[in-house]
Amino acid sequence: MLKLGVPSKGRLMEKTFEWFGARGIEMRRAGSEREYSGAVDGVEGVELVLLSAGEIPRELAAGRIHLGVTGSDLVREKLADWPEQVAELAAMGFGHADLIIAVPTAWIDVETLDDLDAAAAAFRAQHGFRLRIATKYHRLVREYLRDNGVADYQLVDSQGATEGTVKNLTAEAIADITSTGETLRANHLKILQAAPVHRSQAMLFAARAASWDGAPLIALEEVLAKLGLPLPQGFEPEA
Ligand SMILES: Nc1ncnc2c1ncn2[C@@H]1O[C@H](COP(=O)(O)OP(=O)(O)OP(=O)(O)O)[C@@H](O)[C@H]1O
Ligand SMILES: O=P(O)(O)OC[C@H]1O[C@H](OP(=O)(O)OP(=O)(O)O)[C@H](O)[C@@H]1O
Repeated sequence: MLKLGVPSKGRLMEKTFEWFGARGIEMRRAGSEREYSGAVDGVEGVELVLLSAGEIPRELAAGRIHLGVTGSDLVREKLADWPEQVAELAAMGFGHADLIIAVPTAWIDVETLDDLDAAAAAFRAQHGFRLRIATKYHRLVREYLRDNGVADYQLVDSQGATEGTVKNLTAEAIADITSTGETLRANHLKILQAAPVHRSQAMLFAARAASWDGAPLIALEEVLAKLGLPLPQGFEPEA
């Protein structure tokens, strides 16, 4: 069987079911709402595996699922060399969100990354420790700040409710996903005037490490035909 990993809850799950459904591939949960497996109608030989969106990158990298739907942000954050691990088959057009850096609205002289760098240096001189940026996107934020010449900061880990860390005095700034901006506004934070760290959306990925020989590859070809997509490079059957 070809194993297809999809998010197990929320909007991402619903939109994924709709997206495949609109293309002739119907997904349904097996048994109860709480059972994390499912069936697929419209193509042969595909098994549904419901997983946390955050775990799908790792499951793809390990080859435990053949295909997976998750945010492009999560794949880039969790897999250092992601293009070696997965192929991007399709951008799905939902789950849009920007990974951004935000500072307190009250910091009127901090608008750009250069301002942040200056504020970070001043912060360290004044407080004797580095300005703290709370995030769960350590890899992406570190690369972005390095590329943009911001040096005097430290990342502090925040796995949720990240916008609250500034009020709670565990960080001075944050890096998190935003779509409407409401959570930032409610927490008196403003986005720095700079390109986002990453523009994310839900994508369909294929695992390079999965075992594709035989039935899974035949199922993949059938899925791709329904989706109107070509076979990605590196997935051709062995001659
Ligand atoms: N407000 C938002 N609007 C749009 N997309 C969002 C928003 N928040 C998160 N996302 C996207 O949804 C995806 C899943 O995020 P989330 O952090 O909720 O997953 P998760 O924590 O792994 O889920 P789980 O709680 O099952 O572990 C990410 O790709 C993220 O970019
Ligand atoms: O710009 P907005 O529309 O306000 O959305 C942004 C919020 O959505 C996400 O949180 P989520 O609900 O996934 O919870 P978590 O980050 O606390 O896990 C994100 O982490 C922000 O907190």
